[in-house]
Amino acid sequence: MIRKLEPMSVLANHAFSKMNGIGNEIVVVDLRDNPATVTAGEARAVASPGGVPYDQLMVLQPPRTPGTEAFVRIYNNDGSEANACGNGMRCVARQIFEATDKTALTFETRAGLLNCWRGSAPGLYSVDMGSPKFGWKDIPLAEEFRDTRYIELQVGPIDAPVLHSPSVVSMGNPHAIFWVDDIHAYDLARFGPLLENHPVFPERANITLAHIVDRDHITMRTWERGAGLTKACGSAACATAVAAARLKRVERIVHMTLPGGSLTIEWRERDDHVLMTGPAIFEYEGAFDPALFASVA
Ligand SMILES: N[C@H](CCC[C@H](N)C(=O)O)C(=O)O
Repeated sequence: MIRKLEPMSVLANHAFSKMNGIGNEIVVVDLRDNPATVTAGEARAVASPGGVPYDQLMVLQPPRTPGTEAFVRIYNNDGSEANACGNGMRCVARQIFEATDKTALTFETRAGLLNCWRGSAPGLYSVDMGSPKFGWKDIPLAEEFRDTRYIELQVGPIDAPVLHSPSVVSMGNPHAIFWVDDIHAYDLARFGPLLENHPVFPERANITLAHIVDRDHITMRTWERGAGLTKACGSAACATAVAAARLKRVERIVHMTLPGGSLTIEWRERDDHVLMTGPAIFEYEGAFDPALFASVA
């Protein structure tokens, strides 16, 4: 009898850490000693029932650039890859800080090099998320918008739109922010997927509802591209703080309240970089059940 040998996933029996960044569900896998790439199918299998449900899977790969700890691949739970994940980077940073005596770390992602350091108080971690981009081609948008502080986009009846005129920003990934008085007054689970997949966003977009409380404080919630409603999205918090500062409605250091907790965002004047500070929580560790990957290509 000829037995067909199924290719074994690199993740089968591999260790993982389940963590969260203010409720953003993060799984961290350390593949720094293995050049194998996790496929979209494997990433979806991890997120499946019986697996380890997550919003983002952070996979540490061997470093590509001298001086960096790892090249980090970021998967959404639909298997798509994201260039940036603020909450996930704090979790990755915490994991490496705890295993070493380093006080600052540099990681590489598809959005470039990111520096991380321990925050100003125990349990807090900071990530330099780089510079925001506002050009329509950088976000990207499907057509030219000269001013991305507000773009023409709406959902609902044409003469009485439910949501309209978002600000758009790239924080390495595309974000649209709708300014509202009450972030809970809208069915984001219904409007999120429509807006995420709107033709104006050729690479889809993360969709945020934000309320500016005062010049130092914003409340927000996000429908994430590739992951749906989450308790927190760090890059969306950066995008929202920057978009509000660009409208001159907040200061350059803003306190952000998300459903899962709080972040402090600073849009630094001297180099245009966006710094995000918040906690990273370790929940448990385990090893992936090989059965999860039995029928995955
Ligand atoms: N939760 C993440 C964002 C993931 C981004 C992802 N949904 C995408 O752009 O595809 C964060 O803390 O920044």
